[in-house]
Amino acid sequence: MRVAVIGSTGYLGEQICNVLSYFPEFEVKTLVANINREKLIQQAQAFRNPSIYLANPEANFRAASDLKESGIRVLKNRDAVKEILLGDSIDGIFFALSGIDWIDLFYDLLNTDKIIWMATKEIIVAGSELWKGERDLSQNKNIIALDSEHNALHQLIQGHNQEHIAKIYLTASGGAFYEWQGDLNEITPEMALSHPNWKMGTKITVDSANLINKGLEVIEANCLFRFPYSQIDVLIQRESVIHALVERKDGFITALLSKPDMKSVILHALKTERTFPWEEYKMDFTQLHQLHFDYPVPDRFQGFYLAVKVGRLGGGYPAFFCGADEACVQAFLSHRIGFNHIPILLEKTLETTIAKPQSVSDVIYIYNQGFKIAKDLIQQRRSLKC
Ligand SMILES: NC(=O)C1=CN([C@@H]2O[C@H](COP(=O)(O)OP(=O)(O)OC[C@H]3O[C@@H](n4cnc5c(N)ncnc54)[C@H](OP(=O)(O)O)[C@@H]3O)[C@@H](O)[C@H]2O)C=CC1
Ligand SMILES: CC(=O)[C@@H](O)[C@H](O)COP(=O)(O)O
Ligand SMILES: [Mn+2]
Repeated sequence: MRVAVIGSTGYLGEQICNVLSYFPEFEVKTLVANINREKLIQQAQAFRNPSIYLANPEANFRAASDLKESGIRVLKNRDAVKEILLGDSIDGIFFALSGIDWIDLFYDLLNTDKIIWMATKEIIVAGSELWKGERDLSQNKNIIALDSEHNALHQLIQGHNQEHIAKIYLTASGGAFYEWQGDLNEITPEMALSHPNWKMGTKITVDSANLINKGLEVIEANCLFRFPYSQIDVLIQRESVIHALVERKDGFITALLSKPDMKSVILHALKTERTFPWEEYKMDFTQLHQLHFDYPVPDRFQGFYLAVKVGRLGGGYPAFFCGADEACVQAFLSHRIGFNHIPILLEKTLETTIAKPQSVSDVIYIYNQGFKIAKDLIQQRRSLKC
């Protein structure tokens, strides 16, 4: 199978490349990143010279001059990337970038029978109104969820009659501050970036720390599977050993357990016939003395409830929220706002009236609108010194 990886240089993208490197039946033909030219070139050299592209124009230009006569083709622009990824030489695409860039490609791919390995929840969430309106993603057999909880849910739901399911549960680690007793205002980016169980990029790690990641995942579950919000619940599972649970109407509950490591999720998602004896993924039950559960606590995690509210509102709200959240996380990471300001600012941005998107370009417009309104509010806060 000939594949492309978008976001190959990120935490998840690197793990995807690592797993793929063990399976010669997967031929990596194209790698796409944003700005990390050196890592992308290294990856291309390790994979027998796939074509590459960097979304940052200067980085792409420099890669092209670095790689003259190297055998590695640097694609000139987005159209060239789209032409290759939508054309006959690629059978499957991994979406492992952060943000909603390439949402147009995702939309076009839904009309093909290529496999879409989907980790980029921002794309699913921001465009949820379009996907829900025009097609049922759960019926779209070519999407394989890479988000760990959704991949687990997919495994648990298979073979079940949906009529017999009472509830599905996504689990949440609770993030870095579940037991934090101090003032949320004291939380620094460095503290927020230390996730208890998973190694991930900065945006998703901050979203995990305030549970906004889980709110986005509720919207993602509503979009990927045919469950209404009333049937989707969230449980804190501190160890991230249980990834999802399915509760049947007869009271039985099935759960999916594995060590918190995305490589096993990626391996499963490849659906290859070959097994791989990776001893490191074996669960050692003697080390697993206790599993801790809880429900998200409203006053600590307003961001989570705000995200779920946005999902229920639908229309342009999820796209707007994703854009506003991106701006808030950027501002927090660059010490311009406190950790506790993120949900407060997000709530304020949602006072805006937001149109319902009719197309992918509407979704991008609304996402940018959310980003800008949040950015302006952050700026106003600074000039008012409050
Ligand atoms: N990490 C994980 O375990 C999990 C991640 N996810 C989701 O997967 C996505 C990636 O997460 P993660 O790997 O942690 O994030 P990282 O920040 O580590 O990586 C982001 C990747 O996206 C690339 N990128 C950014 N903008 C663009 C663009 N415009 N075009 C192409 N590539 C771009 C970056 O390139 P560059 O390096 O050049 O900047 C980098 O390769 C997110 O949506 C996240 O929510 C979901 C479940 C688990
Ligand atoms: C690995 C993965 O799927 C992440 O989305 C993870 O869920 C983040 O951890 P939290 O449970 O803390 O949000
Ligand atoms: Mn997840």
